[in-house]
Amino acid sequence: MTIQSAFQHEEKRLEDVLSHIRTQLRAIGPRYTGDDFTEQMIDLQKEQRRQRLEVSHREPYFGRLDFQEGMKTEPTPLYIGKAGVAHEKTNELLVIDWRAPVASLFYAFSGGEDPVAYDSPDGEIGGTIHLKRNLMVREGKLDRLVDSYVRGQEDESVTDEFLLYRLGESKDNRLRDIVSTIQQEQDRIIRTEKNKAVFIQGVAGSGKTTVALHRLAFLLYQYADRIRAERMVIFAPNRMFLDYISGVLPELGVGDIMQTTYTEWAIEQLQKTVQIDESSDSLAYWFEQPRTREEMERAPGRLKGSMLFKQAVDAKLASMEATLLPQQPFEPIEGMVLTPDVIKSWVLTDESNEPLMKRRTRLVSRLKRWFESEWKNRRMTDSKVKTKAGAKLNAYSKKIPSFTAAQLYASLMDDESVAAMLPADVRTLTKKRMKQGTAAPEDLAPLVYIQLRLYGSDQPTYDHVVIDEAQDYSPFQLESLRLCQRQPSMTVLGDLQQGIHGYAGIHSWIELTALFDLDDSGYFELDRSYRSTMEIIDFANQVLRGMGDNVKPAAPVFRSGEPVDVVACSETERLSHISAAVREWIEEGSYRTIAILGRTAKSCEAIWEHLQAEGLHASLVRSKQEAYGGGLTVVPVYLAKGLEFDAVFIADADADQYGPDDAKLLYVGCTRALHKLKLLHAGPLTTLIQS
Ligand SMILES: Nc1ncnc2c1ncn2[C@@H]1O[C@H](COP(=O)(O)OP(=O)(O)OP(=O)(O)O)[C@@H](O)[C@H]1O
Repeated sequence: MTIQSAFQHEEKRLEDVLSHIRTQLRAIGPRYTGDDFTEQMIDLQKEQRRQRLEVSHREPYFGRLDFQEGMKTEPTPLYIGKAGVAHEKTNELLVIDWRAPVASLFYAFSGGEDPVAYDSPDGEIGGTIHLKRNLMVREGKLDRLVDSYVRGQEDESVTDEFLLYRLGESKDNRLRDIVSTIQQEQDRIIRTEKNKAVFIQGVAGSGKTTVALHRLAFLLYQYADRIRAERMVIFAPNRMFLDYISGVLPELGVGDIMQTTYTEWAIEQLQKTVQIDESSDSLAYWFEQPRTREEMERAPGRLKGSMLFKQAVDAKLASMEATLLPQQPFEPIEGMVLTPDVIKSWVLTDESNEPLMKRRTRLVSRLKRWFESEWKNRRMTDSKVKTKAGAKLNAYSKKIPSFTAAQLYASLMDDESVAAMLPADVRTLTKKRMKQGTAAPEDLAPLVYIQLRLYGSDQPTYDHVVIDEAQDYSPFQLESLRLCQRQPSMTVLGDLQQGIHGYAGIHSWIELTALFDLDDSGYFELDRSYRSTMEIIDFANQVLRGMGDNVKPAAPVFRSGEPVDVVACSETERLSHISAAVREWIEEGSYRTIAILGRTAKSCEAIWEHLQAEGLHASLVRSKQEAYGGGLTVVPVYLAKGLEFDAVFIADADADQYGPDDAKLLYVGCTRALHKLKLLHAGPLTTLIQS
């Protein structure tokens, strides 16, 4: 079949499927507007179905796989789309959902005539592939058709033409779905079983964030009867990043997943009894002036986030638990005695993993009940005696310790084990903050952990937790999240090579993976970078080498672009040079998103002011930014992590801005670019780049 006739054939088939979708849309009928609750629920479901069908009507499918199953004599064409569509009368599947087991063949197939197989609910199903076809449908029209494999043709390997076409497109201000081009190594992660803590180390641009979001959509499909979107949660580094990724899940037909930052979540868990101490702004401290590696190692965040520190917290909780058991008998009225042994037997028969303060409350109630029943059994009636006994009961109950999380944490600062770990000034400051109802970011994990152990949570446990940029998490943070799950079901992703928050985050994955049994966890690496051109990746890999020998360079997809420019100018020319280059890029019209990355917030402000004065409209990103608008953006390099832009201009690649310890920061900056990267320096060029 020629390409033309294949195109015509697919156009006809497309029209046929679209007409089925239209029929089904018409059958849904008008919306219900009455008050009947049952009818409203039915209407809600119909509305969701309508929305799914409308999405399908714009782009019903993106791929076709001709699969010849087992003993069958002919291959069956399977059309794969974002949502399944069945024939309204026969129920025959016109489009298969990308998450269905058979669709895994589409992603896993890498060419060749060898038999293939997929896991179905009824066991493994084998067969052979005859055709793999990518189809690009836009607004119901077939735009493009690429056969990446045709059985019997001499070139048996699946080509990346379609992927390259998608990667070459320019980007707007939102991350988007990749269902049509998910790669084999990504698909494996997406389809990993639910009850695992899956760790993903991936180079910049390898699709970690995207893969994690697709994994959520997969889990909701695969375990529809066991997990709910409302009980899933995504942790991201800041609100702007959440805004940037917010489009992917709705595109995949998934809604209602909670998206938050660790800080926001922790403050909620602590029922807003604690606020962040604004003077502890760690971004300003760590990024606005040079800091050494040694300073990072000794940072309170590393110490308070460690498992050693957690041991100290656990020891404190254990000693507090021991004092829950009164040592003295309770004797509200002479001769009416409750011995410590009886009280102990009550406490020990309680569920031992129940939060400590809940056990305390239960114990106090039981003391009250015991007294009331003794009072009754002894047929006592004197109200004066009763009032006196009541006062004794109160006094006795008060001796059973009761703490808030902040009080217990403050008292922990006086423990010997903690004194050996933390410098005196850090301990004093921590105590002061606890008194004021404030905390530094590194105090949140221990505080939440203590809170959950003391009081538990009134929220349901999480079915699945996603942690993006997990290299910036401490083991203690992960532990605090683990307390919110019945069994581990997590996707934890990050890149150590982008670990610019090393003053708080991990330095090796083992710090996090060691928290889980081997059977409960999985570890994957993604080495291919899909974001940037080969030239940009080669350049960034050179910066990477500045981190030492133990680095993993990213492997590029074969997508060639323009060379990376490294340009020198005088200090007085710097700003005018930036505005001239950016104006040129804008006039060229090839880039939808352009970022100017400065080393500090202060330098970004100066650049932004200059652009405004030059009549170039740009947005300036600050540390508490809620949204990312696309277009031309000026952003401190440390806030650009996780984002991407068609073109990136690094405004200050000077040696005094990026010292030998700043390789991770510069690497983050360079790897934000998809198609174009330019670096400017006024003084000597940073030694992280070999000129
Ligand atoms: N299989 C794929 N097909 C098409 N595009 C892809 C694929 N995988 C990743 N991409 C694209 O690569 C870019 C990087 O993806 P993403 O931001 O998820 O990577 P990341 O590993 O989280 O990056 P970083 O760590 O640098 O923030 C995005 O534009 C994404 O759409």
